[in-house]
Amino acid sequence: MNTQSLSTGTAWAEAGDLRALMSRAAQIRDAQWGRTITYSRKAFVPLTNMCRDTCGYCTFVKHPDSPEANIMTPEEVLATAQKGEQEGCKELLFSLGEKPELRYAKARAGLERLGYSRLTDYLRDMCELVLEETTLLPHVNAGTLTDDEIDVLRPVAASMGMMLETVSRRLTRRGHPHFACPDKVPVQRLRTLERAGEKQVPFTTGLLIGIGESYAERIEALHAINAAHARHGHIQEVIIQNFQRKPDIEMAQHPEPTLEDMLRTIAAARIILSPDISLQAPPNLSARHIAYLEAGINDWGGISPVTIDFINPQHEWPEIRSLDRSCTEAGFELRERLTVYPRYLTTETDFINPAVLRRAHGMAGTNGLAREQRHMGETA
Ligand SMILES: O=c1nc2n(C[C@H](O)[C@H](O)[C@H](O)CO)c3cc(O)ccc3cc-2c(=O)[nH]1
Ligand SMILES: C[C@H]1O[C@@H](n2cnc3c(N)ncnc32)[C@H](O)[C@@H]1O
Ligand code: MET
Ligand code: SF4
Repeated sequence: MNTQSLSTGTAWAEAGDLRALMSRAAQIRDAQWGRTITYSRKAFVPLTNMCRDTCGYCTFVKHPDSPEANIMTPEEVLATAQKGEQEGCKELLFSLGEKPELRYAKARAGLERLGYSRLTDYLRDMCELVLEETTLLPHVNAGTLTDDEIDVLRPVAASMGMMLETVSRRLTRRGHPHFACPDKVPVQRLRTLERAGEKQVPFTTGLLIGIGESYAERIEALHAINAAHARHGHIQEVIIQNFQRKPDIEMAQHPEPTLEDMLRTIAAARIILSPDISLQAPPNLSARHIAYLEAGINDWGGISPVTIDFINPQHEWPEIRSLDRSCTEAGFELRERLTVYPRYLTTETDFINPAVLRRAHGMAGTNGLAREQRHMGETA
């Protein structure tokens, strides 16, 4: 079977020989990305855990009446950013709940105390604060965004992201994880993906695996991402993330996806997606993550020496040194990257604003990233 026929049907990916699929995917990865596996040294800022959505898999979200509901103050944001800076981080990841002010009076009151009526405006100013007071590059993961919200954030964010999660409308029905989650309606997610492309924002997206979607729906989602990238060229990376079961979520009884499920989906993603899209899977959500390398990933995403994974807090980051060792043992070289990928770091496209570009180039020049960033720029 050639690549063309591999990427059109779905039966091959669901039932075909897993080893053959993985080896085809690894070949594509090797040709485009070589044997270098990247990660971004980041600090994580959960700006607020209040959210108008209530995804069945999420432990991050807290109801405004909960004592744990929170909006971080500028001082707290800065303290985390400075700690990250001291530990050599180059990315500041903002990950947060979506539009809580549209649903909860307490969220509105909390924002008002900080001097804002809209969370996105506060997020914008916190990105600016990080740019002004530290050397870090902000990456914004704030879910669905309107045209206006992208315009507001674009000048202060090096890159942005939003997991597509799934294209399954079935999962928005009662009894399913996206029931009554306005920001998880697939058409809204797809619109954000499209808008980010129209506005030329280097963008991260991905699939959440094992929340009740079918294999065919995963393939459909990968094709949708790839089609948006074909129109706009903005998808810098796709994350294949495995659902984690926790006792305190609606999906406490839902099975986690198996390793084989992950390997099959990662390999299918590598075969379907344009080779220049980086393929990422997290190292902290499976003890057997090294196996992902054989299925075609080239990136581990953000790893933090200073903050926990607030979305999956029970899963510790691997030590960068021990991840380095296991990559080497598997025949790969671990390298640090910036939040924004090399091919967007040029004035020849409209992808990045000059202030962020200067800072990114400064980083590449001062910390030994320059050679591989340039090298990756050539091959990407
Ligand atoms: O620590 C995490 N980082 C997450 N990240 C961060 C990501 O690993 C890096 O920030 C990007 O690779 C940019 O360097 C996300 C970023 C997005 O744009 C969209 C979704 C995610 C999801 C996670 C996540 O669950 N945990
Ligand atoms: C930031 C991203 O974190 C992912 N996310 C949210 N909850 C979980 C979970 N229980 N397991 C794995 N990933 C999760 C979603 O895909 C979201 O978009
Ligand atoms: N709320 C956003 C989303 O689901 C980002 C963080 S999820 C914990 O996409
Ligand atoms: S996954 Fe994101 S959108 Fe869903 S409830 Fe959690 S914070 Fe809100």
